[in-house]
Amino acid sequence: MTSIDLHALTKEYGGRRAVDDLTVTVRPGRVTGFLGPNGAGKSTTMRLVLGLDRPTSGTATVGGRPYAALGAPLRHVGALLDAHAAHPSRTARDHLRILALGNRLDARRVDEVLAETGIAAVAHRRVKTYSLGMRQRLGIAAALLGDPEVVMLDEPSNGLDPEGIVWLRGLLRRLAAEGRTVLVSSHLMNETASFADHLVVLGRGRLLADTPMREFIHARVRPRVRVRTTDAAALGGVLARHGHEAVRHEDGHWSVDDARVDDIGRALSAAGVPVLELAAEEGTLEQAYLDLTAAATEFATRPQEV
Ligand SMILES: Nc1ncnc2c1ncn2[C@@H]1O[C@H](COP(=O)(O)OP(=O)(O)OP(=O)(O)O)[C@@H](O)[C@H]1O
Repeated sequence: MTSIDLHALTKEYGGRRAVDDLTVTVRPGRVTGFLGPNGAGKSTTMRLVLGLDRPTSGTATVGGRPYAALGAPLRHVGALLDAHAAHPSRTARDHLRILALGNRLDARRVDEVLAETGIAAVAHRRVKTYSLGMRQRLGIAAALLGDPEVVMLDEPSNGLDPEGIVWLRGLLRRLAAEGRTVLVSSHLMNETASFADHLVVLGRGRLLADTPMREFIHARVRPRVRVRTTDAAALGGVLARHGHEAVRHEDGHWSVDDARVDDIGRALSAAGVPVLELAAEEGTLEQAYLDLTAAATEFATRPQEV
C-alpha cells in the first residue's frame, strides 16, 4: 500500500512561501479531500509530489520514494492537474495511446479508461471540440491509464454536469475501496462532503487540519435542533423553562442551539406541545470550513474601515 508522505515540505517563490513546512501523510483506502482558500498552496503541493517543481526544503515522496525515482511513474501515480493538458488537435484516443506508448503501458488500458470515464463514444473527436467537462473526463482517463495506486486530482469536478459529478463521486469511492490513495482538491464543500472520508486543509501554505471529515465538522459546528409546532406560545414556554435559547424563523420553524433531539422531544411531549417536525440539524462541512479558514483566507473581502 502506498502513501503520499510530505515532510517539512516548503516551497518559496521569490521569498514568498506558497507551501510552508507541511508534514502530512495521505493514506490509502480512503478519499482525502484537499481544501484551502485560493492561493493556499494545494496545486503547488501536488506539483511538488509530481516532481514538476523542486521543494525549497523538505521532501515529498510516494511509497517512500521521490516521484523522479519511481520506475514507470504512471503505474504508481496518476494525476489530473490541468484539464487543458491534452494537445487540442489530437483525438482523445490518440492522446491516451501516445501516453500509453511513451510510458510502456498496456495499450488495452486505453479502451478501458475511455469506457470507465464515459467518453468512449467521442474518443475519435479532436480534443479542441471537447467541453470542459469532457476534458476533465479525459484528464481523469489519463490519470487512470497506468492503473496507479495513487490518484491525485486537482479540482476534478470543474465543468462536470450534475450527472458527471455523481459519476465522479462513485469513481472516487471505488478507487478508495480498492485500496488506492486518493487525494482530491476542491472548492465545492457539498461536493467534498459527499466523497471525502478525510480532510487535509491548508491556509497560506500551512497545515490547518488533518482529520477525519466527521470529526472536522463535529469539532467546529454546534449541534442544533429544528422544530415546528402549531402552538408557538407553548413551544416557546417549554423551551424557556428548560433553559434553551430558541430562535423563531420567518417560515415558522424554530432552531435550538446546543440541544439534542431526544431532550427537546421528551420535554415537548411531556408538556403536550403538538410537534409537526423535529430534527437534528447536521453541521455542514461548509460551516466548519469557513470557521477554520476565516483567519487564513488570503483574498477575503474585509469590511472597509471608516
Ligand atoms: N510558478 C509560480 N511562481 C510564482 N508564484 C507561484 C507559482 N505557482 C504558485 N505561486 C503562488 O503560490 C501560492 C499558492 O498557489 P497555489 O496555486 O498552489 O494555490 P491553490 O491552493 O492551488 O489555489 P487555488 O485554489 O486558487 O487553485 C499563490 O500565492 C500563488 O500565487
